[in-house]
Amino acid sequence: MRDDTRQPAGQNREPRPAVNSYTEWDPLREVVVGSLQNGAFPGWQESMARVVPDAAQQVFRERGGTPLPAGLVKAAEEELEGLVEVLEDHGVTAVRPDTVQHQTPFGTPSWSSAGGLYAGMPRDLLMVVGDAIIEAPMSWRSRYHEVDAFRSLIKSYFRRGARWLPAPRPQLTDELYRTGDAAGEWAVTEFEPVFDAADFLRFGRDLVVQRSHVTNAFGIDWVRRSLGPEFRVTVVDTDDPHAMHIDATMAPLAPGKLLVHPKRYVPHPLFDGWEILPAPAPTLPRDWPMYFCSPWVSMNVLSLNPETVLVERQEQPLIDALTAWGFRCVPVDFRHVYTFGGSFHCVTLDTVRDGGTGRYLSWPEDR
Ligand SMILES: NC(=[NH2+])NCCC[C@H](N)C(=O)O
Repeated sequence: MRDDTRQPAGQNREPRPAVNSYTEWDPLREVVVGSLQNGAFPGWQESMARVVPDAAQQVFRERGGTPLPAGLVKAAEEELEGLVEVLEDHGVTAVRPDTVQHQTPFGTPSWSSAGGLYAGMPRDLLMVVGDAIIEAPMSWRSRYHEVDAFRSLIKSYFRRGARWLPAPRPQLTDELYRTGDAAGEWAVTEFEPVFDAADFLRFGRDLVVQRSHVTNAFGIDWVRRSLGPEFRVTVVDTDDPHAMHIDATMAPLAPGKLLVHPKRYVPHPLFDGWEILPAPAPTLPRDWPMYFCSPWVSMNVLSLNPETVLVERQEQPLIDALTAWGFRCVPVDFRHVYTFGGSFHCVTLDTVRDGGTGRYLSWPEDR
């Protein structure tokens, strides 16, 4: 007799949770991919001088709130579309933010900004820890409304069971910023909690974070206490005078495998027993337009699973090094996206990966 209760493969599995992501490398199922539509040169603040490349600072001062160059945006948008296709070819669902206007000036009773920025880098703004989406209190005034483009997605994830944790709305008054050349000091004070989500990396029950010109100790404390005792948040030293976002300094690609920037990475005992691979130098031509970051976003790769990474097609030395290290590299054109401040890890937010709160880092009590 035929067995009519038999179901096609997969249908008797547990329903997939709306949001579930604990690491940077577990098998990827769903991801948000940013968009540069209607992006603007950000309104300028003196505290940005610590991180914005010298060549771009004058442009920002003069053109805050005006559209990003259309030709460069078009080339980058095509690459983002290409990324979406590659993800879908690998069985990963890609979702996009709403198209909103970033070129409109705005302000609060205490300050105003010539405009916003873009919805290009969800990694900077949002952090998924397990079943929770955290909205970061970003310290650049121009990024104050950046979350708006992602709110439909967040509400939809919330309705489907995710937890939604917006950090306290920052005031971003002058007390938050240290201006001038106070060498060795951070651009943000401890006036109130601020952080960018991209200063954190996730390793199961551990999160690793760097202090930076956009992330203060108060912000890190807020994350630590909001996540509670199930997670451990450890501040690691990095050697980057322009520190803003840890994901061009350290990139965990699999349990025990850490890709690092050859100079910025500072060894930490949590990585005892891990293999550390210093990334080869980027291949980007010196005259490539770079408004927000260094060419080291070459190492800002995205893991599809612990064996497979997306790498920029022209970063052959990196592709060779990762292949020799045992990874399968999927080449994707992405240099025009670099221009706007990041690569695959920056422009994405993985909302669903397999796996849970594993223990991957080297704690004495776990050894
Ligand atoms: N999530 C990001 N936007 N990361 C980009 C980090 C780039 C890094 N600050 C650099 O200039 O090399």
